[in-house]
Amino acid sequence: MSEASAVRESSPRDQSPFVEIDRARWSALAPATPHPLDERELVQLRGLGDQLDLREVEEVYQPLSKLLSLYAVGARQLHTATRAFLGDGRPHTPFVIGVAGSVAVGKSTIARLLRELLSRWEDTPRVERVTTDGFLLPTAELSRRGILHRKGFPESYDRRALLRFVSRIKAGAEEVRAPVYSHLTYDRVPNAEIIVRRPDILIVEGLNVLQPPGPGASLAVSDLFDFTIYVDARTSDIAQWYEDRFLALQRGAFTDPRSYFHRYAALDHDEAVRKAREIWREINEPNLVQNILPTRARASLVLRKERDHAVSTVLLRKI
Ligand SMILES: Nc1ncnc2c1ncn2[C@@H]1O[C@H](COP(=O)(O)OP(=O)(O)O)[C@@H](O)[C@H]1O
Ligand SMILES: CC(C)(COP(=O)(O)O)[C@@H](O)C(=O)NCCC(=O)O
Repeated sequence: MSEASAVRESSPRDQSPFVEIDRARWSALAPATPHPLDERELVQLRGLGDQLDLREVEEVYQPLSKLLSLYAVGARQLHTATRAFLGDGRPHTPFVIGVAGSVAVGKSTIARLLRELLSRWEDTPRVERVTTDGFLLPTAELSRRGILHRKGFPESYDRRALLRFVSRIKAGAEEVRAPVYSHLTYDRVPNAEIIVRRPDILIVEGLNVLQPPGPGASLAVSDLFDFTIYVDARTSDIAQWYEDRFLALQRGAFTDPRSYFHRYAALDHDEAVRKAREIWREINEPNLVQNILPTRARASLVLRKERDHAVSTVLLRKI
């Protein structure tokens, strides 16, 4: 194997669609992607994820943002060549990246970080991020359908509206609107929307973005993405992260009387741990096992995290 290569050579018997790049080899790419962040900006990024390790940013996410930027620029060049060939005058559409994985695996942290990093590469300055929670059916509708306890499962989303949203982005619409979800009220925010105006890159983050088409549908959002990332970790580690985050929220956001979970604010430590484990066991773990994990092999890239959130392996689809 060549010293310069980050990629493990596949054996002739290797049937995997992915090349596997271990942490040491991946982080060896970092010096070749000098970060466009200064020290102060790098420290500010820490605000994005409570304990986000700056070494992790430099060694893992910086090279990843460069790779994504390469794909986005490559797609744009392909579009330009195709346009010249067809004599089509329309401009290229945003490069759309999907970020999938379990509740509490770190999707939001990674998506926010990638947004910051990608926007600093000169070819992709305009990067927007949307989360699919805005497309959850309103709480009243979930109750009416008797599926309030299945929040986050594929059927709890307005999948048609999400598909329409991404379709319009990929059709090159000037302005596309998405609904907004509040974790405080645990419901869609009335009269609020996000407006997306033809960014260079759009990151769409959500539990189910890699799902194949549902019953009776011929297309899913995953068919419209240009690149997809699956954030992967051991289920027992994710359960622990969920519990830790629940306890942090219990001491913070749940104390707000407007919070849907305000009733949990008064629980003592042991009761809160029991509650977090119950929600994990009854909602989020079954959703991970039944719906989310089976979509992992559909991703363009898989980030495998260890207990301390450090990425140990990157799997990249062979090209
Ligand atoms: N790379 C990371 N380093 C350290 N902590 C992280 C990292 N990614 C996520 N976390 C923590 O793990 C928890 C879950 O992350 P979050 O991004 O909220 O997950 P999701 O959006 O998948 O539900 C949060 O408490 C977050 O601060
Ligand atoms: C809002 C979510 C469904 C995540 O939505 P996403 O943005 O991934 O579409 C999830 O964070 C959630 O609230 N799940 C319900 C069970 C729980 O409270 O953990």
